[in-house]
Amino acid sequence: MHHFQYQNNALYCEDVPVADIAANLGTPLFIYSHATLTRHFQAFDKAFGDVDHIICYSAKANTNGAILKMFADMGTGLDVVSGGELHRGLKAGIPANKIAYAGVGKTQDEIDLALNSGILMFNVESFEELQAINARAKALGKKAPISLRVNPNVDAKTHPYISTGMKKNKFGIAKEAVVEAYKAAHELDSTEVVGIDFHIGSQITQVGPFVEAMESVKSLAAELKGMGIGINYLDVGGGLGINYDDEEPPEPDEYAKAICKVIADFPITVVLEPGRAMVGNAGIMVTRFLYLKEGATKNFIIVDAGMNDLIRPSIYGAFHLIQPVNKREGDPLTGDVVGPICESTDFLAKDREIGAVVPGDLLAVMSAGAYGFAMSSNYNSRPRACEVMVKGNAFEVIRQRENYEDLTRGEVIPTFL
Ligand SMILES: Cc1ncc(COP(=O)(O)O)c(C=O)c1O
Ligand SMILES: N[C@@H](CCCC[NH3+])C(=O)O
Repeated sequence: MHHFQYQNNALYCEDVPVADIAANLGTPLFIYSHATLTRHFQAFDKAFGDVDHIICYSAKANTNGAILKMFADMGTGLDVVSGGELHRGLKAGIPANKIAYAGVGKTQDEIDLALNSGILMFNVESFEELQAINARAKALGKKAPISLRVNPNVDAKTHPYISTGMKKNKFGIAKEAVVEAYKAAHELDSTEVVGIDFHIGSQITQVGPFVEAMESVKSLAAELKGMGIGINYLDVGGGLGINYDDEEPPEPDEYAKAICKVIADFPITVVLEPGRAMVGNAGIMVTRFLYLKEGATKNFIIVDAGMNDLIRPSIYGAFHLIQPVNKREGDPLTGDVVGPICESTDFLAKDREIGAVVPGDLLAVMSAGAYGFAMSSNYNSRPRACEVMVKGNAFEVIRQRENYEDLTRGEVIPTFL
């Protein structure tokens, strides 16, 4: 059951016509379905129902406080990569002891915040970071719970820019070096080894790479056990892909089965960090078709959302289905769907047929719930879009559209000027 669907040629989110929301709040606009978000959480939770598990939703995919609060109410933890995400998570009511903290460049202030909050674990990405965390824990009179992020050198078979588990990537500790790092961690007096972690990439559409990574960390866990280093948590990262176009990613069930099979004889709590799979298809971006510019070689379908609102097509060549919010009769239009930003990389689609549309029509950019608003910016001094949650026949603004005053907030003219 899809919560974005057409009824009499009008696109609905749950029971609300998308056009009604846009008429009220303007464009560009992000709309999320409460029912889809709930369903995605439940699918993961049920899929891993037979093993001890914690779903640490990956905040980076969508950090809106209302979404974090929804997940907190459902009992999720959080995967964070910055002090800012940690702050947002705590503010939304995620219990600190369900928060895992990854990232290669944790600063002293961030480490202190995490230690003082009492997080579940630091996912440590280098030997140097391990020393830094130990030093801060010692200074604060605490013991830092840590797991080491292993770089298993597995090809996630995804876009190279979002692949993280290969030797050439900056992430994690090479598997050849990780036993030494565990030994060091075990001997440090202000860290406590609690887990193993990996995250091999994002938008992964087959189970093979996950299984390969699992096999590798499982043998590591066994080796560590033999050395008297116990592991409570196995953090399998995120990365499960979604359907944008014609991909057929595994369902959470199939993913869970593949992962759990590897650890069937290994009593351990599985930590999951899904981001995209939780929110990606729970959101759309709505934009208005402003002008049709008939260029020398192609049409430019100029819309009021740009790469500052949704950057994925520009930086990964990512595909997002674009369709009319209200379907009309007529010949379909083909062209580049472009925004108002002064960059040639400012496009939402290239040479795309988007149905019968005329200037003034609304377009829905599908699957925009993950890495949409979260990666948006004020480039070209464009206020950031509004975000809305739909539940049944009701909708509510969960982040107001920025205004021009917001753009200069915090700016100061130095007194010496
Ligand atoms: C450490 C870590 N965990 C989880 C995620 C979430 O990934 P995804 O949105 O692909 O599930 C990411 C992003 O790729 C990540 O870097
Ligand atoms: N931001 C990327 C995914 C990277 C995930 C973060 N490690 C995307 O939009 O697909």
